[in-house]
Amino acid sequence: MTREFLKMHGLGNDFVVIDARSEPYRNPMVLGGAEVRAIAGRKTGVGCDQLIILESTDAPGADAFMRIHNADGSEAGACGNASRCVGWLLMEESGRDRASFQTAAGLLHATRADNGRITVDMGPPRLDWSAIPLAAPTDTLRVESVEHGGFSGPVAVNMGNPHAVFFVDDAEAVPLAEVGPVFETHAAFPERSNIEFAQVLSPTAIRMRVWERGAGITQACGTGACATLVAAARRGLTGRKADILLDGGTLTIEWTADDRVLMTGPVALSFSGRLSAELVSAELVSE
Ligand SMILES: N[C@H](CCC[C@H](N)C(=O)O)C(=O)O
Repeated sequence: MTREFLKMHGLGNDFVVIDARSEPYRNPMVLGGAEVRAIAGRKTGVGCDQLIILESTDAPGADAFMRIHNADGSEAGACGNASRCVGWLLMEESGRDRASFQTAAGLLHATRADNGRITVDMGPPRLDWSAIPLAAPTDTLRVESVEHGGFSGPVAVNMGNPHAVFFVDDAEAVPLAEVGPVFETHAAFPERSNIEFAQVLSPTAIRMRVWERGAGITQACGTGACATLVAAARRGLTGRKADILLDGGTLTIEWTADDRVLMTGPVALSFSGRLSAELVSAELVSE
């Protein structure tokens, strides 16, 4: 059985999107994530940071359920860049200027912004240690127990998924490929964590690089940009609205007075295609 997909990205954070609303897609976790890893493979698969599966839902007000799998096969509760892509797809489909969809982290609302950009209300940040989650009661404004390679004391924020934001003087100088995996799997994070290194450029601009849980270095991370703004505002380093300058481009993040985090940025549809039966056959995915 073959399967259609769309290849999309948000600032180079790229996705394979499968619309399973009318034809359910076998749950990738049936194969322990091996099917996801096959699809995400940059050599023998389509290649992506995350696989996104749109499922039908009876959740009130939701046009779909968005399921998120990282390239390593793990499932995630939120994906900001993919949320903009899904919001755009649903709005293109309906002809409306807004769309709502359910995720593991709750109901998200997307609207059209200027210059073809999309805004998604990513909901409130979760700031308590148990909501990140962390392994022990800790002040999430500075998690002292997390240190390696001269970096320590990140701010922990959950945006539907866990983030640890380190503030540094020079983001370009961070040996991300070396320290990223160490922090992703640090014992302080029982569900692992996405890792951000942020350099505050001004009260309204932050340069940020990211090591994503389950995907490694990506060109951009929407929830990571949200977490970075919240962390900077909590530390008093910026206001509650700033541009986050990522490798792939800029996202505008606002933490509103009523505790919602709004993320605005571009979306892109690269191509469509069909997954071959071989790509997800037992032989290829068995490991
Ligand atoms: N790696 C993340 C999921 C994708 C997040 C990112 N692509 C975004 O745009 O928010 C996690 O395991 O929580």
